[in-house]
Amino acid sequence: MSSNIQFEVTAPGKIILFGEHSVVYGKPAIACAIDQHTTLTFTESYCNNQDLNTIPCRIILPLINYSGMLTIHLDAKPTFSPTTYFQETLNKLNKNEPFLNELDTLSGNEKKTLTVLHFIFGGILSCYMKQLKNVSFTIGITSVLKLGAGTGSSASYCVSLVAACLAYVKFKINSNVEIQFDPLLDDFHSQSGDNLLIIEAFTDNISFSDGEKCLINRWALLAENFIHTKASGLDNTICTYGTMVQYTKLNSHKLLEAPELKILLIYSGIERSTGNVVQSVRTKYNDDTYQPILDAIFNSIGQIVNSAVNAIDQMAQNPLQELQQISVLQTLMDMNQGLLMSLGVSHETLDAIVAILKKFDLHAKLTGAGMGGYAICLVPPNIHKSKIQTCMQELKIYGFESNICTIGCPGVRIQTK
Ligand SMILES: Nc1ncnc2c1ncn2[C@@H]1O[C@H](COP(=O)(O)OP(=O)(O)O)[C@@H](O)[C@H]1O
Ligand SMILES: C[C@@](O)(CCOP(=O)(O)O)CC(=O)O
Repeated sequence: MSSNIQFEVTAPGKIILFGEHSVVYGKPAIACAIDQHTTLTFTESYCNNQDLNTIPCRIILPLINYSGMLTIHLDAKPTFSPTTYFQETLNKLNKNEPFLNELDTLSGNEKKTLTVLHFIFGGILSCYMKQLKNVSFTIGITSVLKLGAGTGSSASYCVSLVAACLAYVKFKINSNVEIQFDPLLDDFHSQSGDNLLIIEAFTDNISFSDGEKCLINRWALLAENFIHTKASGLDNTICTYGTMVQYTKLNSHKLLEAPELKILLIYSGIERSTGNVVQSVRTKYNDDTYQPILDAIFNSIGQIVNSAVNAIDQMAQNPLQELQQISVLQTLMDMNQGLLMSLGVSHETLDAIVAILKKFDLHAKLTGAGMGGYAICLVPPNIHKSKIQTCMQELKIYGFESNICTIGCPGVRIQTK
């Protein structure tokens, strides 16, 4: 067995600076990529599999204690549609119908996580390669991101898988051949551009074009919908594009020109499921008694996001105003946390973290779905090192781990070994 294509993909995690939950209801949010990543290692091997429609894969996912074989099944229908494929896979998963031998024997989270992987590799390869003979893959995925804590581990996982699969296609196709597909055949692709999207072979420049990033983002959103009941698309967008993004559901995204900022990430120690928290807000929203109140809260959070975008723009245009604008962002953080508390998505430990930071004149809020997970705190550039260290020690005394990260980092990237 000789090894052939081999590469590594990294996708950042993210924090939501402002606007979680209200983004699900159509309001804007601001998210930033952080310097903590998911790393996927892809290795192609030749094997004796003559079947054009299946690819044996070794999958290693240490974070969920999974290591095993998974056969990727290609679906070479000429009119293959990702949205139909998604719906069919979702129905089988939800109804617990027999699906694939290796997946059927798995339970709960493992099954979902591996179904996502199969969905992405099966779907993308069915679209762009159709058939593959005598190859097998080894896919290993590790991450420094904690799972289920609000730093976008699932989006980072989905984006790295889609990017790896697309990268494989780009390595595999002959250098002078461009693969074109007809959007008229496929509602999914017709959304990704008004014309044909061309996937070009990798040559010297091992990176993704804007059209390919758009494609990565769309596939990752479909995949995210297996993990979260109804993802807004914010997480996969920031993990794909990186930097700082102002995002509105169904209304694309705008990259913000952000100064380099540091935040303190504080882990509450409480695990939660994004899907469940989003559902708890939805249940309240569906109750006529609360709906107008929730609408007002979402509108206010939308205003907070607009003011924050303004402060960030001012900072980018006039660095001398940085401290003044950071102070505005800190006030907006307090306001956003108050509104998230009133939605019922904070947690007593998150409230305790916010109170500890307040003793050091620092301002914090939960990030992501809430009810546990992480809190974030802006670290002003002029803060004395010893003050932030004392604050981190105090958090530790109360049992909260914290670390400083840089926000506004690049999005998904690929590296050859
Ligand atoms: N490195 C990884 N290895 C395996 N599964 C992962 C990995 N990262 C994320 N996942 C998947 O994403 C799920 C976590 O998603 P979620 O609860 O939404 O957390 P987050 O808020 O970090 O996105 C995990 O249960 C698993 O299914
Ligand atoms: C609550 C929400 O706004 C953010 C969830 O973020 P996370 O999955 O906790 O990282 C949901 C969403 O945007 O899909």
